Amino acid sequence: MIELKSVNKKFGSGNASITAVDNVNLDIHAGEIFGIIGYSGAGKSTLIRLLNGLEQPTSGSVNVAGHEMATISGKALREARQKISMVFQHFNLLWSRTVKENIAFPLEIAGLKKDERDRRVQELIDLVGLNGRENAYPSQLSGGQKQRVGIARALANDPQVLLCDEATSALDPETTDAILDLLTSINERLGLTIVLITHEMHVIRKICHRVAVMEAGQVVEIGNVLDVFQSPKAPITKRFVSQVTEPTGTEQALEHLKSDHTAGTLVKLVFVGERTEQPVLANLIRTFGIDVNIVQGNISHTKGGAYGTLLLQLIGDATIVNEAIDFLHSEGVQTEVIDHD
Ligand SMILES: Nc1ncnc2c1ncn2[C@@H]1O[C@H](COP(=O)(O)OP(=O)(O)OP(=O)(O)O)[C@@H](O)[C@H]1O
Repeated sequence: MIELKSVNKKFGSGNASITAVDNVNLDIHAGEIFGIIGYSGAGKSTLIRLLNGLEQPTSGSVNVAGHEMATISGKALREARQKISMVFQHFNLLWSRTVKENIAFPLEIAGLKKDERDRRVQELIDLVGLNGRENAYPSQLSGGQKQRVGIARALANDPQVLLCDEATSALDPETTDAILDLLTSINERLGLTIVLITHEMHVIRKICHRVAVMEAGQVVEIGNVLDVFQSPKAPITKRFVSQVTEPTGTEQALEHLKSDHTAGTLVKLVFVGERTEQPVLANLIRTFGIDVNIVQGNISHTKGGAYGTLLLQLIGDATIVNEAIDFLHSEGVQTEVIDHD
């Protein structure tokens, strides 16, 4: 659905030039929710603007739904853009128009007759759950309701691709989750391809199938969300993953744990997907006869399944503890020794 080949985007020239997007290759499939995560300045906004033709690449090719965005202009670009819609962080609504009139706006531009427009607006209001708020003005709406209008307006002309630019960054956590649920249900019901950019791993974890991590204009890591959670490779990816998998202050907590749990061996287990750690732990205790204390644990749910970590204190004869750790490895549980007594 979307194919980027060796895409570069530079701003300015000579010594003052900035490479905002640096040799990016991406293949985004039809019907998937694809997340692009990075810190401020990583090049996410520039990349998304290349996807809807608001920026032209310095070199490389950007193909979206069969349109070569790097080379088209005028009428062809306007037509292509009707199939590539965008949802914005700050909603970008028309403040003098009601909910209904905001959603009708792109339909007016597309030249739909009034009765067709009214019918389509009603469908969209039902789809995004704004019934009863049709005649309200944006200033009378909550942030979540404003974003629902933004999403309805973006869907008005039946796009093939929906681009979301930090669509939930201005919302509180509960409203964020409600909007992410709405995007998931739209993806499932309409089969729409969604590309979203964010700096929050929570957003990636909750709704994306795959993720690309950007740093200094480059895609430094790409993969299925669950795989990336399970074994992040780039240091920046590890930082993003720890945003959601490790409770705040984990580093300090670990230091405390090391000094508090002087007896035994502290190990961190990582478990993924449907396989739960429970039978493995029960077996471990039964087979090796060692004491196992659960020190800390958490679990995250991604679109591809569950992912969790468990911190255990193993107490017993050192040789047997080592055998127990080997057993965990042999059972396919990722195990890391944090501290020995
Ligand atoms: N029009 C422009 N002219 C000059 N430099 C630009 C322009 N747009 C972006 N840049 C620069 O390109 C780099 C990438 O910016 P970009 O906005 O794409 O990053 P981002 O990851 O979206 O960050 P943010 O979330 O802060 O917008 C930055 O160094 C930025 O200053």
